[in-house]
Formats: sequence, C-alpha cells, structure tokens
Amino acid sequence: KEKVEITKEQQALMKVIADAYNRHQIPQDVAKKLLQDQYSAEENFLLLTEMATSQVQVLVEFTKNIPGFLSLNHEDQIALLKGSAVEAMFLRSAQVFSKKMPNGHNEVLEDRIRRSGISEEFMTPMFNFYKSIGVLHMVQEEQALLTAITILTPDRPYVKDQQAVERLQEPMLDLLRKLCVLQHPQKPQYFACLLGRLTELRTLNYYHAEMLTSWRMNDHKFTPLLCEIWDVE
Ligand SMILES: O=C(NC1CCCCC1)[C@H](C1CCCCC1)n1c(-c2ccc(CO)cc2)nc2ccccc21
Repeated sequence: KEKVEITKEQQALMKVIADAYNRHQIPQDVAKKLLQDQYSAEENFLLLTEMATSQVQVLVEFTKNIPGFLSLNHEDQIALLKGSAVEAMFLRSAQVFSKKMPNGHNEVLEDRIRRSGISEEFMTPMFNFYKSIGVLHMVQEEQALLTAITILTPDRPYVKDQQAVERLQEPMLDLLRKLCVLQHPQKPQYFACLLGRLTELRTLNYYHAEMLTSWRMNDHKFTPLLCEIWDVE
C-alpha cells in the first residue's frame, strides 16, 4: 500500500486554491430565490443571465489566483477562460443543486428548475450530471481543485502554448489525486471518478447554447459579458 504524503509545497498550493475558491463564492441566493417563488420563463432567464454574469466575474478573480496563470501568454489566458466558463458554471450549478437543504427543499428546487423554461430534452443530461456530482460528496478543496483543473485544460480551442498550461495543470492533478486517496481511502476509484465527471461536463458544453436559444420565450437578451464568453447574439 503506497504511503501517500502531501508535501509542504502542495499544502501551500492547496491553501492558495482553497482560499481563492472560498473568497470568490457565488452568493448561494439563486437557490433561495428559486425556492421563494415559481417565476415565469422570462424571469428565470433573466435570473440565469444575472447569476451567470456574476459567476464569470467570480471565475476571473479565482483564476487570477491560480499560481502561474498570469504568467501565461495573454491570449491563452482568455482562451482558457472562454473555453471553461460554461463548464465552471455547470460545475457550480451542480454544487448548488447538491447542497443538502431542509427536507423537501431539494425536491422543490429540482421542480422549479424543471419548470423554469429549459426545454425538456436537456433535463436528463443536466440532472444526470448534477446527481453524479452530488453522490460524490466532494469537499471544498476537491471542488476548488476540480474547478482549477477545468480552467487549466490544455486542449481548449485557440490555446497556443499547450505545454505551458499542462505544466500548471499537472501539479493540480497530482494534488487532487493525493487528496482523494487521503479523503476517500475506502474508494480507490474516487480520483478516476472525479476526472470522469469532467468528461461528462464537456458534453454539457454542446447542449448549452441550444438550452439558451430554446428557452421557452422570445427575444433572449444577454449581458455584454455573456455575449463575449458564451458566443451568443
Ligand atoms: O442560476 C442558475 N445557475 C447559476 C449559474 C451561476 C452559478 C450559480 C448557479 C440556473 C437557474 C436559473 C433560473 C432558472 C433555473 C436554473 N441553474 C442551472 C442552469 C444553468 C444553466 C442552464 C442553461 O445553460 C440551465 C440551468 N442549474 C442549476 C442548479 C441549481 C441551481 C440553479 C441552477
């Protein structure tokens, strides 16, 4: 049985990533708002664009704290953010969805999302992903590292210096692997499972644009930031 040890510099890296992740928390209020009332498709779409806009701003701040990110080529920094924004949004949405709430609230939240205006065909892949994240019961550090690993995906479109991105992603993957062994000793496959979620997350990328354009309403309005990052309008 290999003795897994987290080195001093890995502890420092974990602290930097976890602190940045906790500092840049999205207000959990989207769940509270959804639990308050059943909104119209138009109101829900507006809520989504507001939440997603602030999440992108939070994501940029988080990314700036990833050691080495700001030393990457500037175009590559943009390509990584653009390439990971939708996945980071679904990862964060999955974490909001999986948060244990007082009894019955989780069911109400699911029902509100089902009737929010998203077209039926996307419900299964989206909720399958949320539930597959939920059953993992990830700790904060794992969520933070998984988000950083998603951002530092070398093969995003238009990334020029992929090796430079790999050099930043590798230490995160190594640290996450050790963390999984230490946090979930009874689940040797846990780390592989987490990485499998990232593959599932990529498929949601393909659905995302259509989920927006098929939202049950006319005239979908986006903020300038979302037009930039979501390739819409
Ligand atoms: O606001 C939201 N997500 C934010 C995003 C930024 C980070 C925090 C969460 C939206 C809701 C908006 C209002 C109508 C109901 C969905 N949402 C989605 C979601 C996100 C994007 C799409 C289309 O691509 C479809 C659904 N999944 C959720 C799971 C749990 C709680 C909210 C969730």
